[in-house]
Formats: sequence, C-alpha cells, structure tokens
Amino acid sequence: SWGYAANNGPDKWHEKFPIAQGPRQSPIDIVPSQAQHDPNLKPLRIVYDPNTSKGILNNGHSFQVDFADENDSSTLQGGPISGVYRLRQFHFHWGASNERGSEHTVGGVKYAAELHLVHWNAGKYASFGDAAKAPDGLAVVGVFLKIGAASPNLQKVLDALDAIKTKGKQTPFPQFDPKILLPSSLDFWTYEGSLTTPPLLESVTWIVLKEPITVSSEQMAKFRSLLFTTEGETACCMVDNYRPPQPLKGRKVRASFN
Ligand SMILES: Cc1cc(C(C)C)[n+](CCc2cnc[nH]2)c(C(C)C)c1
Ligand SMILES: [Zn+2]
Repeated sequence: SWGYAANNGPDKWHEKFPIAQGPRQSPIDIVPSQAQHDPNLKPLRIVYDPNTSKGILNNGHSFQVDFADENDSSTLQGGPISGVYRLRQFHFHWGASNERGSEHTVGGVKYAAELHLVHWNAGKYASFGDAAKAPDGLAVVGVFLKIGAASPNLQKVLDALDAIKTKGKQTPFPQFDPKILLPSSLDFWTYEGSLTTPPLLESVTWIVLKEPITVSSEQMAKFRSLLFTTEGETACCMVDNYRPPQPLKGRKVRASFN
C-alpha cells in the first residue's frame, strides 16, 4: 500500500488515487506576499476539553492522539469556517533531519515538522467519515515546528512514544489539552485543500498558523525513534512522512492579519 518510500511515495500516489492531480490538493507553498488580507475572516475560537483526549496510536504513517467527538466539548469555530467543527485527532509530519519535514512551506522555507489538528463539521454531517467526503467537511489547523528551545508541553506527547514504537500499537493518553501546543498568536493563512495522504480527499479547509512553535533537536530525535513497520517486520524508521507542496491551480490564499 501507499507510503513515503520511492516505490510507494507521493510521486506514485496518483496511480491508485487520481485525485492526487486534482484542483485542490494539499499541501502548498504559502507565499506571504501573494496572500490577501481578508478583514471578513473572524478570529479563531478554539475550545478544547482535556477530558476528551483518549489514546495515542502509531498508525503506520504518523502517530495520532484521538479525541472523543460525540459531543461539542472540543471545538473549532470562527476563522474561515461556518458552524461548529469537532476535534477528532492531532498528528504530526516530520523529516529525517531538521532542514525538512513540514508539509506546507512558507516562501519555499521548510520547517522541521508540522502539527495537524483535525476537526470535522459536526453541525452539518453525521460522522467524521461523511464529513471527510464533503468539500466543507474538515478543517485542519496546521502549526509549524522550528528548531530552538525545547517545548515542555510537547514533551508530554513525546514521552508516550516509547509505548507505541511500532505500527498498530496504542496506549491510553488521558487528560491532555492540545491547546498548550499552540503558539501565542493565532494569526493564520487559509485556503481550500485536501487530505495530504491517500485518499487525498478534497474536503479540508486549511488554517495554517503563521507563528511556529519551537522544538529541540533532541525532541525531534524522539519523533524519529518511531517505526513505520509492525513488530517483527524489518524495522523502518518513521521519518520524511510528508507530502511536498502541490500546484496552487488558481486558488487564493487569504491572511487573517496585515
Ligand atoms: C479519512 C482520513 C482523514 C485523515 C486526516 C484528515 C485525519 N487522514 C490523514 C490524512 C492527512 C494527514 N494529514 C493531512 N491529511 C487519513 C489517512 C490516515 C488515511 C484518512
Ligand atoms: Zn497531517
């Protein structure tokens, strides 16, 4: 199946998922000078309840922290979206070394990693699966990670990785508030895009924060200690699990700030 290696990676995905060459694919290179400030964009309203965090899982592509989403306890509103989107999970993408790893780039600049907080339009769709197939179904907040001071808040997540080293392993991850992973400014760029892995569904309103959070080189090494492979398979380090930027195809990127 699909992966990030030469034989099954991003350049091959279009063979089984032709939408890979579609009109609203993600990620993209964000060119700040080309992004138009839109005064109609509302401030982001992010309310997360730590009681909704459930577990942490190695899904073979990344690792994710899953949230209970049967009610509106953890939600995203405002910004470019209408209605209430529920937090489903968050996960990361990162590189084999510090000079690459993010999916979105800013004026061609790659960051060491990128956090994705995935939300679905529960006001309009009955389930995450239904929302994932709708053009206004998902909203993903992207946060860049750049190398600098260690993040104590991120360390709580990294300390759980030893328990989920191989594909399919999961462990409880209760009482975690992902709001502590966000930078101080919620200024963002936004555009209409897609999932960045197969099935590459064109159902995501992207909200990419301008301000990165910092992570230390030692913390990045922790991400790279995970494996793409299951226990017993020949170990393959989970690194470079990012899709490169895709053609803009006429889309406009809006900025919430001047
Ligand atoms: C239905 C579905 C949704 C997602 C994301 C949006 C959580 N994902 C992750 C795709 C993705 C990761 N980062 C941006 N998009 C998948 C993958 C695991 C098959 C399936
Ligand atoms: Zn992602």
